[in-house]
Amino acid sequence: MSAQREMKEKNPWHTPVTIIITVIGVIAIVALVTVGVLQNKPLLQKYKYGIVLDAGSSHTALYIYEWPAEKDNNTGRVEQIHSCKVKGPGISSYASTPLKAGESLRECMQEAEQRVPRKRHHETPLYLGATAGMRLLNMEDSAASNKVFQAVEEALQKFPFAFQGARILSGQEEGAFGWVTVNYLDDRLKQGLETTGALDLGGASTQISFVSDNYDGSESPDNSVTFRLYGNGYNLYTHSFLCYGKDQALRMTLAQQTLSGPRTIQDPCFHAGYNETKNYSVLYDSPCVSKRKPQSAPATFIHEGKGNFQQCQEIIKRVFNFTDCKFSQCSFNGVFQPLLQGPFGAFSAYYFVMNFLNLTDTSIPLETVRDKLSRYCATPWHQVVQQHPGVKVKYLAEYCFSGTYILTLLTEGYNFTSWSYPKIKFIKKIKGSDAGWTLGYMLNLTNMIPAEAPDSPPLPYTGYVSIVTLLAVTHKH
Ligand SMILES: Nc1ncnc2c1ncn2[C@@H]1O[C@H](COP(=O)(O)OP(=O)(O)O)[C@@H](O)[C@H]1O
Ligand SMILES: [Ca+2]
Repeated sequence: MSAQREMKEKNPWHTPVTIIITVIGVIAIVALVTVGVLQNKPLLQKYKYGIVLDAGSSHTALYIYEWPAEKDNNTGRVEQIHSCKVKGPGISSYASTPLKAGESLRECMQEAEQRVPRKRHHETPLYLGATAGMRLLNMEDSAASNKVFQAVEEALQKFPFAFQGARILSGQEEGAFGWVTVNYLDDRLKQGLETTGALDLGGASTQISFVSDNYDGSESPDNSVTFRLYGNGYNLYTHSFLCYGKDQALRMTLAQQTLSGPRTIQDPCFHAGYNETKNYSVLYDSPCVSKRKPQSAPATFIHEGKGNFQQCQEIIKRVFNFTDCKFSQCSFNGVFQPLLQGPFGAFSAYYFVMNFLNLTDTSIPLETVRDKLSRYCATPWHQVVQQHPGVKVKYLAEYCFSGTYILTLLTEGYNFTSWSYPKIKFIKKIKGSDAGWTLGYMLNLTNMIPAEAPDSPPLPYTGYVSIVTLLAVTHKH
């Protein structure tokens, strides 16, 4: 007993000095943890942002992307949080009033200012990429296209974001970034899974991009893009057909029917009862058709529909050239295409049109799809208008043509068969983000997809704090 008491009396815990040291120690730990948290200030501002404007031939759309600030290099973490459709036509339509192209973007840009937290504005990259509409304007009148870009850049610089410039994407870039977007959102890149091909249908051009195992890119270097992403190498086949977007394809199909400059044409791709007076000069005002303008034509022609799918498909086929091919195999117009492979995602106008026609389900046999479209095309125009009161008449008039064009492009152009057609999925969004080139473009320009696989996942926030605490405690003892 006495020995025990002696020990208790000598216990150093009971001296005032050790109490003070302990108190100081505790304060030191608290201070260390606080400093640790405060020095990781970005952790409190959890997200970063990026903005891309897609200046398409028919319209411009703005997309805002968001990702966790600490995980820039992690796949599948960038998400679209907002999109805004710019009112009015695409920027290439403002060739004669360039300032208005800039002004048209203001409303969506103001929305972006509201959506991105103010503290992040100055570090948020802002890109504008223009596609086939501006490619065509640039071919036709490069001075006008430069003025449009100048006006658009001046307008965008007025906003507080980190503006990174406005430019025309090449067809390869448009195709390749669409493919990156689809595969990034599907989480296929990081995991090294089989990739999905991308089919993009615009108004003025259309893109096809896919990986074909038995193709190394050597037969047609213009059509190949190589990537190293997360430690995996990809050899992508891609091609963009200028003038084969659905609006320009319609022009080419109409041009073909008006070569002799007639007063009236009976168009199988439009519904019976459809009857509109159109301007020859407007129809031929595009590099896709300008060379074919009839020598002597009246100012206008009457565009009448007769609603015949078979005949429509016949005249659409004539805008494709299937004869000249200097490669082992071609899609059309002498363009090389390797053997189709893998699943495909078809987006943009592919989706809008097939969704309107209730034909997004590709498990429906191709023959049945043709029958359904044939019946739709045969529906009289007044009935079509009655059945779809909410749909824009311009779009409504063109769905028979557009649907027929899509089937012709896929089967005759790219060589999809009844066997491979079910491998196509008509999609608008993947996990909340729109399918299209914009996300892939931003991921590339911000270096957000590393060439090599990341070594190990970064420590989560709570893990970091507990390690700081642990270090502080062990240090004291
Ligand atoms: N609801 C819709 N129904 C039918 N077509 C649509 C709809 N919304 C957009 N589109 C069409 O989608 C196409 C989009 O092309 P766009 O991206 O502007 O051109 P490009 O990619 O060739 O520069 C246009 O043909 C446009 O008319
Ligand atoms: Ca587009």
